[in-house]
Amino acid sequence: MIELKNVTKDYKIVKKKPGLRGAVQSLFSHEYEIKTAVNGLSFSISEGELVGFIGANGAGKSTTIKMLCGILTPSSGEIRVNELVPYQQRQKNAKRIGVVFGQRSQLMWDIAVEESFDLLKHIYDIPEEIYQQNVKEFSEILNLTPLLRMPVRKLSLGQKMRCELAAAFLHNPAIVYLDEPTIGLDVAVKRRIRAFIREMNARMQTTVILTTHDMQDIEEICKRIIIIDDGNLLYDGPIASIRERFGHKRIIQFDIEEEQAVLPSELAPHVQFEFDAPSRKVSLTFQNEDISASHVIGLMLQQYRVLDLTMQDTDIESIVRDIYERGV
Ligand SMILES: Nc1ncnc2c1ncn2[C@@H]1O[C@H](COP(=O)(O)OP(=O)(O)OP(=O)(O)O)[C@@H](O)[C@H]1O
Repeated sequence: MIELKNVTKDYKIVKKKPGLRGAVQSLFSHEYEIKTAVNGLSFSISEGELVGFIGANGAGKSTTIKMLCGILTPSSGEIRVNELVPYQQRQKNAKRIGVVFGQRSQLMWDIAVEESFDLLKHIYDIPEEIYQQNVKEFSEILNLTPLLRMPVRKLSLGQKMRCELAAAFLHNPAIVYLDEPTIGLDVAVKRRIRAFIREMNARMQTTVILTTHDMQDIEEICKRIIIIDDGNLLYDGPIASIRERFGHKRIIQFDIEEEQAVLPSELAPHVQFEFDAPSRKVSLTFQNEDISASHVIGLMLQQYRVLDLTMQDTDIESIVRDIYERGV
């Protein structure tokens, strides 16, 4: 359904010289530098997959999505989406996809939401029956009924995003690209949006590519994640495996009776130590492969009167942060 083979995208940027004079010179300069935003990226996505497409700021996510939508042409490599080459068959491709891009809106600012929906019905040639059914069902799931008559400019961020999502799915697209669909929203709205995306996927087999910095979105919606860094593929696989492969960090917290605490010397090379005197909590952080949890606990029990202990595995968010910072 989506196939990228060795795709690279270079941006040609006018070389900037420092200072005001430099800025003016740059206006007439023909010196360029090349920024490789996507660097030999390959992956394929099948119908009905829910894929989290993530990476640090500037990793190349938007550039990749824009190439998949046909807005940008790759510098090299091959892209196929629904058997089409998106940048060559841009309009045909656009009819089969839905998009929610953070800053861009499909809805007209000054007219009522339902009028924008009606406009989309004509743009996408949505048969009346399907249109009516979708508006009704989406309104129920996303609680849109009170909003349909309101102009978009009067909607709150969460209300607007719910309408944007409905607009993106209105023509039953085969693929939907979502860029940060829950950013800045409260927990209840986030939950509703995530439920809607899952529901659409289950009902229509819609393929969803989700770009987000919110790991909760990823955990609740996606089964697979693709992580890119500096235009390169870092990880592509099931979300469940990322913890097995990279989640080696452990944190054990001990409640102790003593008012003072130091790290047992035997643990020093491998373990990061923190002590919060007022609560008498010792927190030890280490990598599984360096030392075993039972060894750490045994040594602490020898040295301190331990009242309680809790052990945490690292959450996906910390694992991903580590991957962004250190690579795989
Ligand atoms: N039109 C452009 N001209 C020149 N460089 C660009 C252009 N668009 C993006 N870039 C550069 O390409 C790289 C990738 O940018 P891109 O917007 O694809 O990243 P991103 O992963 O979507 O980041 P973010 O999470 O911040 O949205 C960045 O270094 C960015 O500065």
